[in-house]
Amino acid sequence: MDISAADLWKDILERLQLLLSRPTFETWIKTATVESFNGQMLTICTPNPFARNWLQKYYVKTIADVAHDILGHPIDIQLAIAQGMEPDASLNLELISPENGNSGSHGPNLSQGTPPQRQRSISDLNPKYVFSRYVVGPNNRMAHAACLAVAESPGREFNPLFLCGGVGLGKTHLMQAIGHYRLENDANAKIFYVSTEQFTNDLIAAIRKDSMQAFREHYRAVDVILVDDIQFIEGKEYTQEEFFHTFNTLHEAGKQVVLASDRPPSQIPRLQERLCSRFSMGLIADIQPPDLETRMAILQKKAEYENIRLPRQVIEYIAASYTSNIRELEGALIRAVAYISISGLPMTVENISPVLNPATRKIETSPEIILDVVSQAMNIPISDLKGNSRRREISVARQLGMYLMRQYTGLSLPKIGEEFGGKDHTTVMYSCDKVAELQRTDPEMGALLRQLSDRINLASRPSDN
Ligand SMILES: Nc1ncnc2c1ncn2[C@@H]1O[C@H](COP(=O)(O)OP(=O)(O)OP(=O)(O)O)[C@@H](O)[C@H]1O
Repeated sequence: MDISAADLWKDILERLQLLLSRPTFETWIKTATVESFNGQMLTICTPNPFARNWLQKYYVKTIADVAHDILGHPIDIQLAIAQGMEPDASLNLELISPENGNSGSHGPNLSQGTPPQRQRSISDLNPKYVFSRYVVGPNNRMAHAACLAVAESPGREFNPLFLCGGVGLGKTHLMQAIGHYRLENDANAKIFYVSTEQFTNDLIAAIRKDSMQAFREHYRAVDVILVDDIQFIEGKEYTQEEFFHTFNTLHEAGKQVVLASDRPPSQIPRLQERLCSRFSMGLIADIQPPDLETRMAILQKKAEYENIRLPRQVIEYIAASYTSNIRELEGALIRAVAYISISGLPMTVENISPVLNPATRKIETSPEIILDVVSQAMNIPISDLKGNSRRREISVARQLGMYLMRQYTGLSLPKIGEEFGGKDHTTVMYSCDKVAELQRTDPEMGALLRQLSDRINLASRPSDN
């Protein structure tokens, strides 16, 4: 079928409007324009880099599906940024999403399998991971003080320094802050930040290329080595062997070793006893999840650095909603700022709540609203949701409905079962677990849930408590 870019885009918009919630459509889709279509590739222009990343991450698949439907064959979607829209300094935050759980900010790696050729320099450290941008609270005071002491006099007091704490709590940030500090004080300092995975890859490459000598020289010619995610060394016998020797050589030469892990050495399974005891012989500094005040201070600091003015209520709202992972906390801030910047709405709690995590949003909704939203969005009659059909699209919609009802209402499993035409509570439990699992593993499911949540938010009213 021959169709112009403009006509195709018009058809796509018409369908997306029905498929997506209004805020999603207005914010992310309507602000985009079509650039070209050559029969195989549709190029869409977004107003800024943030919108491009967002569309890419959450909606490009939906757009491609709709286009496929219209044209009868699959096409590629390319997202461009409108000319003259340089990255906005105030939005120049990394795209951190709760789904991917990783900002990719752990510093670049050597390309896989390439034997290490050069000494890492300051450019390998994330420029934002400095002490001045780290907020100190009761949860991380000791770890911060230990890192500062190590940065001031490496190889002395705490060697090795072993940082441990849950995901996204600032281990990499603190560890790299040591590197920055050393380089500021001694531009010739040899600082080496490496993930355990990279150490293993370098080792494998060295074995393959018969360049172990170069590998050892490389890893042992440092003043400070910062090794991230050391828990991944578990069970890797050969890596443990080699790391043991690297560690000993550096330690004996008075060089500083800093290790970071999500758990203490004694809890890393299949870690050689001799490594476990070496990891524990300096200081083990623990980082706990931050309290509300610290989370608010982190948001405040982040906003100041990015030149964003945030009302106190907004800071409080975001800080209260995200409690255990600072990467997620930052992700929420970024989503809120992006939404406000694109929608042109004032920065208020009411305006940002629809784009934050559905599980943490405080709204008052009802089983009827949820059934209605799922039915409309997925084009399945409510009677089918309540019925017993096992057709795939119906049972998926039913499972989603049960999951959302569990998320959004205080109903018990048996009560939710009743809302779905008298299903057993074990069926409801199974459905909720299945959707939760898919949400973690399947980006499409994540995007679908986000759209359904947007609609539920739109149809419900904010709760007073
Ligand atoms: N106390 C803090 N002050 C300011 N920013 C922080 C603080 N703690 C963490 N962050 C920020 O949170 C994000 C996640 O931190 P980081 O990557 O260092 O966590 P991590 O503990 O290494 O996580 P992982 O276990 O996934 O490797 C980073 O952007 C970091 O700058």
